[in-house]
Amino acid sequence: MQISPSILAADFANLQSELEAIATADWAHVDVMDYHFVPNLTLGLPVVEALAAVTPVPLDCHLMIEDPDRWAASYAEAGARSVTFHVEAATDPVGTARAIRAAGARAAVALKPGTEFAPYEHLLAEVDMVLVMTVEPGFGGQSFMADQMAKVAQVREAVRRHGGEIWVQVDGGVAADTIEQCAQAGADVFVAGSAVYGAESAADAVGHLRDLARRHAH
Ligand SMILES: O=C(CO)[C@@H](O)[C@H](O)COP(=O)(O)O
Ligand SMILES: [Fe+2]
Repeated sequence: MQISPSILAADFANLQSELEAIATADWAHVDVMDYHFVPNLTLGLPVVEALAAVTPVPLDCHLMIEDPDRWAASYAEAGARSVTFHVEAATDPVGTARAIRAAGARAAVALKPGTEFAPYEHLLAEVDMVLVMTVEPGFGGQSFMADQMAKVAQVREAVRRHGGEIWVQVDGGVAADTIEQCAQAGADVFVAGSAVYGAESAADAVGHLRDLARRHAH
């Protein structure tokens, strides 16, 4: 059960100290948006490289960009330890996952809420994690979509059949009142932005979310 706080909800003027505030987390989730795949713009390679040099926890990069086939491996080279790209944007997901791994990072694929998992099940042979989005990608602070739990369970079951250590991540609206159903459905990596950085103590929020997830492990 791993917690990956999203720095999208952090103070962008103080990212180094915001990363230090979540030093007890398992990952730091970095949302990369390009104004094309999603209607928002955040940060790119130079910032990821700078964060990788100072972060106390490994970077979990979530690419919400067009043409990830071209860019994904560069995020691994920039220092991200996990790189997730959207299947909706990739034309060669197998090649892209292999390039990420060849650059030394874990590779993962993400599915938007409207995207079925079945057509992509074969990708389990190429990835270390599947991200099931529980909001429409683009912004933090949105409402959790409980209807995605069926997909989480479906991915978990496919991973069980496939074998190996493939993680199932959820991202969007994950908080103390929604994390239990995610854990019960089979998720084991939990992204939380507002629930961590909006709390009085980010470290306490990380610990609390981890406890809740552990108690409701699949
Ligand atoms: O990828 C995204 C949004 O597109 C997320 O990583 C959000 O940053 C999560 O924020 P909260 O919903 O937890 O506030
Ligand atoms: Fe994300």
